[in-house]
Amino acid sequence: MSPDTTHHLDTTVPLLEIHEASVMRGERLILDRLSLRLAIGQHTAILGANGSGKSTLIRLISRQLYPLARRDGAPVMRVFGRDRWSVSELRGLIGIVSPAVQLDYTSDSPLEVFDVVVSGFFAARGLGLDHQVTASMREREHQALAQMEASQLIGREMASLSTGEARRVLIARALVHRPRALLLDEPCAGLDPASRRRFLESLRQLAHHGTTLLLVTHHVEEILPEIDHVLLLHDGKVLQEGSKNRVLTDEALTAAFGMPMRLARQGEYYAADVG
Ligand SMILES: Nc1ncnc2c1ncn2[C@@H]1O[C@H](COP(=O)(O)OP(=O)(O)OP(=O)(O)O)[C@@H](O)[C@H]1O
Repeated sequence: MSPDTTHHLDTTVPLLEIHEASVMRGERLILDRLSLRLAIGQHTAILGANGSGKSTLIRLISRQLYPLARRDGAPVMRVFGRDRWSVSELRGLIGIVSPAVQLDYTSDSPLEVFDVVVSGFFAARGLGLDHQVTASMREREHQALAQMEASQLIGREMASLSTGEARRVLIARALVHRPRALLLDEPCAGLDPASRRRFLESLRQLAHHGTTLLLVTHHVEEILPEIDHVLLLHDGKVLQEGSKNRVLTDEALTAAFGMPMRLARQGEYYAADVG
């Protein structure tokens, strides 16, 4: 995206505002009048069981799916108060990293880490002959990789990386734009408990340095101390929303996951068990 676009952002309005979004997939209503308001710096977790509509919500935000038009004609989604953005402008404002993106980068054709990250500037999967990489792009890329503690991976092929390493690289790719927000879908999928904690600590650093985090997950364990706002999604609807101390209870998790759940505090984090 061009620097001009971010220049004219109205940062007094919410970074993301979804107002009564209903989304159909096939014949089914998958999101049912879902509303969400995300202010700058309001780190948020969207927690829900399999099939609750999380991926559909992400696809709505990334404009891969469209909501039903509202009767009153009002826009369903606004980013910084505006409803009309090109997909590439949006990508520069809200970086998205999901398992689907990761699969795309780690399977088949060989791609080298540095090329993958810098290609973020061109919204391309890798570098092409027509991509002019400038010195400032390279500098920004080094910063983004350092932010994700992934500088040592330069030179490696994506397909050779562990799940956690590849995810760090893809977040660095999203960070080259200095997005205002990062939307992370199942950020810890495939990570062992120690890698998960190290990875979450890197995300905490991003949160401290001005990136608003929106985490979409099944796991309360991934709710970082910096995240205070939690939205529980159930069957395409918001079951509860508010500060985590209020929303995260045995009763609410039991309702969200459809099975008795017990919640425990673990220092600044949470854990949950069935039973
Ligand atoms: N193309 C489709 N046609 C019909 N139903 C669909 C389609 N895609 C998804 N669904 C249904 O929509 C519901 C929500 O799916 P979605 O993938 O958004 O959930 P999710 O919360 O991301 O689940 P998971 O955690 O398992 O990835 C599910 O019941 C799913 O079967």
